[in-house]
Amino acid sequence: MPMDEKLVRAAPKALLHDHLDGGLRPQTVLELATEVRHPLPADDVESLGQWFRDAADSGSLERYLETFDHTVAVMQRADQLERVARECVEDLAADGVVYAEVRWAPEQHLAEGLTAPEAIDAVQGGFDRGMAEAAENGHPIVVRQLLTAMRHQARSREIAELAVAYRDAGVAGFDIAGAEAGFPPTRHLDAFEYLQRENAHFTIHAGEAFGLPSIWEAIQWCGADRLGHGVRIIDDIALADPAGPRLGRLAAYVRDNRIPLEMCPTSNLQTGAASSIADHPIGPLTELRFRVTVNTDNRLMSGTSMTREMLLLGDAFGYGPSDLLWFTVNAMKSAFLPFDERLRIINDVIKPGYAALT
Ligand SMILES: O=c1[nH]cnc2c1ncn2[C@@H]1O[C@H](CO)[C@@H](O)[C@H]1O
Ligand SMILES: [Zn+2]
Repeated sequence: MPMDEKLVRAAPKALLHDHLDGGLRPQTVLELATEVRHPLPADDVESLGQWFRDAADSGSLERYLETFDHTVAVMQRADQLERVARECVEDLAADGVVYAEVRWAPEQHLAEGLTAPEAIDAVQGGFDRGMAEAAENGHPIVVRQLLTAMRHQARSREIAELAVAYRDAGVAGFDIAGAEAGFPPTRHLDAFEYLQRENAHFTIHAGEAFGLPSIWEAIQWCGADRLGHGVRIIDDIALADPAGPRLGRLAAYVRDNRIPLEMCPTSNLQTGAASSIADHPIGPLTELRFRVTVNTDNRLMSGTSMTREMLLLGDAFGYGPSDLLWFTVNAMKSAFLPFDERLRIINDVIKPGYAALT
């Protein structure tokens, strides 16, 4: 059954990989920047949205990341963080997302004097308000924070400690992000070992701009629960083998252990990690039954949404509602939420939601 936009939007969706500072509304960037006199590369909503999409469409992760200067600049005060967080929840709920983990790097939001705990509280305040409003509007959604440490900096242990301190106050886990080449995850081994000793959850951006060694380190040295992107795992699979696809040891380990892949198709086209949706490794990885999940990464820079990502995949690979349900249940099974809460969302929200569609 082909999928149209209305159906995909109405279908309950779960999102594990979305950056708070990559999902602002262009209008909000404009308003906040005017207020603090931050110079922007465009001065109306339309051209600013276009600028973000074009500038991020560079084929290089490093250049893609430069666009965040303009969003991070307007997220330095508690009221700004709270607004951006609340609007994020509103936008996700309107897109039919019922569960989301939204990540951001506290260390990037302290330039105007906020402490990291104040920044975390501000984001949580926005999420709480957003969730309450969404429930009132008949679109209930559960949103959790993931705290990110920047891989080129040296604050990962401190951020990991904050993730543990706030684990019962809205923070579900930890992540590292930023330019991948030259900054292997083992640079932050201390943070990951600490999290493991604390029985805490973490994901690592790996196998996006850099290949298999980064995925191998993330899993076998650092103990990542999930992989941010992980697209390059395809390099360990001989797809053209006459006897059928043949998995190398690392790919087999990832599949055997059901390690979740947080795939972000449009973002990967922009950073050059894949050349087209039809050529994106998500196709064969789904066919080989890896634990694939579909994500937005940065809704502003990619001009995207969960609905749009699912529709693009539907067009490229012929996926229908049953595939959408499979991606969604995969994401819920991989969420950093307690098991009973995951089960409740799958059984009480997702399954009935899909049953009502068809
Ligand atoms: O796809 C990505 N790969 C690596 N780093 C990223 C990606 N998207 C965003 N960020 C980085 O994560 C920070 C915290 O949210 C952002 O400021 C950006 O620098
Ligand atoms: Zn990301």
